[in-house]
Amino acid sequence: MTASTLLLDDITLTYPDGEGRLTALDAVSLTVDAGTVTACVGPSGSGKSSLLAVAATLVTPDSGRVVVAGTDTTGLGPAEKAALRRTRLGIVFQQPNLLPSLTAAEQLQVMAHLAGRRPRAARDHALELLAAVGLADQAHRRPHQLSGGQRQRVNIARALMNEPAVLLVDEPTSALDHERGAAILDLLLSLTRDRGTATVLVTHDRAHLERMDAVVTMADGRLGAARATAG
Ligand SMILES: Nc1ncnc2c1ncn2[C@@H]1O[C@H](COP(=O)(O)OP(=O)(O)OP(=O)(O)O)[C@@H](O)[C@H]1O
Repeated sequence: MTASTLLLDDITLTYPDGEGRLTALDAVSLTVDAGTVTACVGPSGSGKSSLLAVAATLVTPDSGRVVVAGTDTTGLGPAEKAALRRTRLGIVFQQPNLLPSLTAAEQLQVMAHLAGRRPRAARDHALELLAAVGLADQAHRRPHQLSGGQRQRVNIARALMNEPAVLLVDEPTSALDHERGAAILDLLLSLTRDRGTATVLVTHDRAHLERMDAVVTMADGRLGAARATAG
């Protein structure tokens, strides 16, 4: 068994930059245990999105290892990584990217369909998850009939549809006011505890960080000042 559900081990990532290379992630190591939330904060351009993209196996680092739920992704090909993303990783992007013509329940059912699950079970699971994010009576609504906060809840529920081991969340509160942002963070904490995901939350927002299990700070591609907040 693995001690940590998400392990980033000595990750370096560079991008082409004129004639040289820009180091976006510089020897970054991070472990996140099941059922805990690690918040990653840092200024614009410090490497937070790069960290999430590497953890999501969407970007391959120059060096270092990404281990997701015990699977070392280093040698995996594109199809294997895509399969891992479908089954073990939940990704919540900043923009919900919901499909305009589908109801909230259908947004979730699509994920199950892509993973080859049976429609009836998928519908029940979608309704259960929508209830868990506080949208039990909004399941039939389409995105334009939902508020920004409700759309973000659908986005989170959708990421949980295939019961991921690792949940990666990018700036979930950026489009929301303080109160709604706090409610989304509460929701992410309770879902993480209930479903046992290893959750990484990238945010500019330093409010409410004291409730997270750990806080790490990115600066110029380096991860520093890790602070465990839970006993
Ligand atoms: N595809 C790319 N090609 C070249 N450089 C990139 C690319 N993506 C990001 N960068 C650079 O890498 C560095 C880290 O960017 P990244 O997007 O990870 O930062 P961030 O902390 O997420 O910023 P923000 O909070 O503004 O989203 C920045 O200097 C950025 O300009």
